[in-house]
Amino acid sequence: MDLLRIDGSYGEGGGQILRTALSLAALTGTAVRLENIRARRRKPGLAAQHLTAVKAVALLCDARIEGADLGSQTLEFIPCRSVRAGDYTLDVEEAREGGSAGAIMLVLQAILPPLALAEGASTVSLRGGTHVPMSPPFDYVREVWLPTLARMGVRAELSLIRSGWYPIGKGEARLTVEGGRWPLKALKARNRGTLQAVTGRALAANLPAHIPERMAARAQRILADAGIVAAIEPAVLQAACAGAGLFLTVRYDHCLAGFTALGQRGKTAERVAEEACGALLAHYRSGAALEEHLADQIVLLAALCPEESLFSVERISPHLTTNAWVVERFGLARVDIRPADCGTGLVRIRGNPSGVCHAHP
Ligand SMILES: Nc1ncnc2c1ncn2[C@@H]1O[C@H](COP(=O)(O)OP(=O)(O)OP(=O)(O)O)[C@@H](O)[C@H]1O
Repeated sequence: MDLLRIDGSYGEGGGQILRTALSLAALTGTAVRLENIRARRRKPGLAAQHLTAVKAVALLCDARIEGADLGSQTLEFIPCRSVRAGDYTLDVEEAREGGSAGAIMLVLQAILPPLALAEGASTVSLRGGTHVPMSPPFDYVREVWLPTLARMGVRAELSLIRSGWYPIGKGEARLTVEGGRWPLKALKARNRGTLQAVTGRALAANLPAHIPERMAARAQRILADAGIVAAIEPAVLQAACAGAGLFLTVRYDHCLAGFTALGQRGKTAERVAEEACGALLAHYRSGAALEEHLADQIVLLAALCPEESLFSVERISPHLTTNAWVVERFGLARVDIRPADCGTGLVRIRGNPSGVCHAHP
């Protein structure tokens, strides 16, 4: 059998190459062989979060898998049927004995595109880290990523049962997906329009209430000095271990943008606020529509649209160019990424989703 070979050391060389390839393999019924998985990471190969994503996507399409072990740098993934909607429970702790704060929002990103297009409704219970470094936090997925996908036709809702922070995790989120959303609509956000609102949550788990209150107060002051009114809610949550962070959402006429900073021991609440607001203001001043994270996380969905998507982005990141390369390897889209004014970029994605398959055996 011919397997599509994907080199996991390409470009960014991280876990996203794997997740995008898994989603697209399930959506198109393509058998894939991934090599050099996460070759550019300090500890290459499959970590708990990635292994959970492999097994989850395999469940959706009854895939035969080889190399699905912690640390594995090679994986063969052979879908045996079209994606099946249903009720699923996924727990990153099952991938690693002794627990893991693996990012369940990244696992969610691998399974949502196939479930959104599959016939029928699904519910997914996900357990692990919900607000952990180097990944989209729950707030970002609920406030920015899913509403952007909703504009493209995806119908999904996400709720937080319990937050999970680094290093213990043990959070839980529940996803419901409507399914049958074919064809998707293209994303048009060359210009973002005017700023409508800035909202946010300042969260602390198992920590005193003054921490989120100080994060919220400092953030509101910084944004007010820049002429931006923000409504930021402080809240204290219970979790398996302590954690804190500030999660900001900006609504423009034609797009959404999200900015995060997480707390850590020795970092003041005010520093957390300065970090998140610094990122927000850098994007605001760039004039671009999408921030860098949303851009790389939208490429896969845009590749599934029969019409052309077009958006400006604050910065052309290695995650963006690498994800573009993966969808092109599947022959699903032509992605044109061009530098534009003052370090921003313009992205054009011409989807060719004829390969998306609902009918393989
Ligand atoms: N603060 C953030 N807000 C939103 N998205 C984020 C944030 N930080 C990281 N991301 C997203 O998380 C993803 C991380 O992908 P990456 O390829 O780095 O893989 P990974 O599986 O996290 O693991 P690794 O980097 O260890 O391989 C990217 O899509 C990136 O845009």
